[in-house]
Amino acid sequence: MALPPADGKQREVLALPVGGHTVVLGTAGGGKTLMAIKRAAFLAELCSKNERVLLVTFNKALVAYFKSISDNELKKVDVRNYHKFAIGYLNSRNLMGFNVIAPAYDRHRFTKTDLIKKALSELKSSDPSITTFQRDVNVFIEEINWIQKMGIRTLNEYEEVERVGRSGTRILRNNRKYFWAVLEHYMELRSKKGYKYDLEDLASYVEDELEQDTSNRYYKHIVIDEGQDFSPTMLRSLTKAIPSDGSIIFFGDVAQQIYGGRISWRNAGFKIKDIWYFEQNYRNTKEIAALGLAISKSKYFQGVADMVEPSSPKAEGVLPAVIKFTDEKKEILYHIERAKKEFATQTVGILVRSRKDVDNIVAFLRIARANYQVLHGDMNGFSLTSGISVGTYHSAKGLEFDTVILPYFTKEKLPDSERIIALEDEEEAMSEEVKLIYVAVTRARRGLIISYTGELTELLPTNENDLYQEFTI
Ligand SMILES: Nc1ncnc2c1ncn2[C@@H]1O[C@H](COP(=O)(O)OP(=O)(O)OP(=O)(O)O)[C@@H](O)[C@H]1O
Repeated sequence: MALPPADGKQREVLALPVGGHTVVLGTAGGGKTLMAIKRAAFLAELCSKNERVLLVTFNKALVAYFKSISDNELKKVDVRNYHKFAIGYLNSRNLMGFNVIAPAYDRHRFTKTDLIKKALSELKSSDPSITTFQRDVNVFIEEINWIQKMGIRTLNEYEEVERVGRSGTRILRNNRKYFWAVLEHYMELRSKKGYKYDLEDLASYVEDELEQDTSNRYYKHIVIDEGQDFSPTMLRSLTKAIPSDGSIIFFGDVAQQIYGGRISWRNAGFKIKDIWYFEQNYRNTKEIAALGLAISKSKYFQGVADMVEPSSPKAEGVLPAVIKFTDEKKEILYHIERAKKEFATQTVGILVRSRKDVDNIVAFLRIARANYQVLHGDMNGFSLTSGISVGTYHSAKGLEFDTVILPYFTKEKLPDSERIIALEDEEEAMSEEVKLIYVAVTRARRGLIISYTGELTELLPTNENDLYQEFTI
C-alpha cells in the first residue's frame, strides 16, 4: 500500500532543515503519523553508514501498525516503543537484568500496585493517627506515577513544584511528605523483590545515565509520534540521546492525551523557536469530524492547552448513529452480525473502555466464528485488510478503521468508576475520559456507530445540533 504524498503544511515540515528540536502539534487525522514515517525515512536517507534514525511511539500495537502501513519506507529506520528503546539503552550500559522492571499487570509476580498497597498498609499501621494514609490506595498510585513521570527526584523538589488543574488542590502541599513516604517505602519494597525500575521511572534512570554518558550516541535523529503521551522525563531522556548535530522532532495532539492526566510536553525542555500546526483533518468524514469537534468543545474538555482545532474535512458521509438497546447481549450480537455482513469488506474497530469488556466481546466473536484481531501491547503483526479489530480505547490510539463501533456507551461505564476513585473527583475523571472518547470517535474513517443500554453517558454531547441519528432497537 503506497502512502499518500505530503500536502500543504505537511510538505513544509517534511522539508525543514535538519537539526535541533522541532514540535508539530496536529489535530486528529492531521497526518502526524504519516509525516513521522516520511520524515524518519527522509532522515535515514541522509545518514551515513554508522548513523541511525529512531521512530519512537508509545505502545507496541502502534509499532506493529507503523510497520504494516509504511510500505518499505522504514527499511532503514528503527521503529520502537519507548520502553524498548529504554531497555536497549540500559542494556548497552550493563544496567538491565532479568525481570528487573516491576510489572503493571502480572498474575505470577508482584506488581507495582501490589507493592504500593503493601507500602501504604505498613505505613498506615505504623502510624494510624495520620489521616492522609487513610486515603484510597489508588490516590497514592496516581500521585506516585505523576511524581515519577515528572522526573521529580527529591522531597524538596516535590514540595516546591506547582501543580496545574484540579490535581493541585487535591493534595495539600503540607501532606505531600506523606505521599513521598509511601513512594520511598515502595522503592525499598521494590528493591527487596529484585526490581530496579518500574514502567514510570525507567525514563529517569535513562535520563540520568545519558547525562553522564560521554560515548557516541547510537541514534543521530529521533522522530516521536503520539508524543502527547510521553512523560516529561521520557522526552528529556530522548533529547539527551542524540548528539549535538542530531535532531529530534515531536508529533503530538494534546486533545488525545490519554495517559498521565495533565502532564504537558512543555515540561520536556525542548529548545524550539516555532511550533508547527496541522489543522487539516484527512481521516474523518465531515459528519464524524463534526461530532469529534463537538466533543472537544464540551465543558469537560476545558483547560486543554495547545489544542489544535481541526478545519473541516472534505469527504462527505453519513451521520454517526447512536442506538439504544434493551440488553447488552442483543447489542453485541447486532454489531457482530452487521460487521460480518454489511461491513465484510471493510476494517471495523469495536472499541470499549475496559479490558473486561474486550474479553466479553471476544467471547461473542468466537461463538459467531468472526474474523478478528485483538489490539494489545504484544501484537507483532497488524492486519490492515478487512476484518474486525477489538480493543480498548487506549489500544486504538493512533489507529484508524473504515467503521468504528463503540458499544457500552453508558453512564455506568463512562467515566470509569476506578478513575473517579483514583482522582477522588468526578469532574477530573470526566476531563480525562472525554479525551478517551475523542480518541475513539476520531478513529473512524467513514462509519461510526455508538450504542448503549440504560442511560447514555454524559460525555457524548446532546443532539440539539443533529450531530447524530438516534435509533432504538
Ligand atoms: N496529505 C495527505 N493526503 C491524503 N491522505 C492523507 C494525507 N495526510 C494524511 N492522510 C491520511 O489521513 C489519515 C490520518 O493520518 P495520520 O494517521 O497520519 O494522522 P494523525 O495525525 O497521526 O492522526 P491521529 O493523531 O488521530 O492518530 C491516514 O489515513 C492518512 O493516510
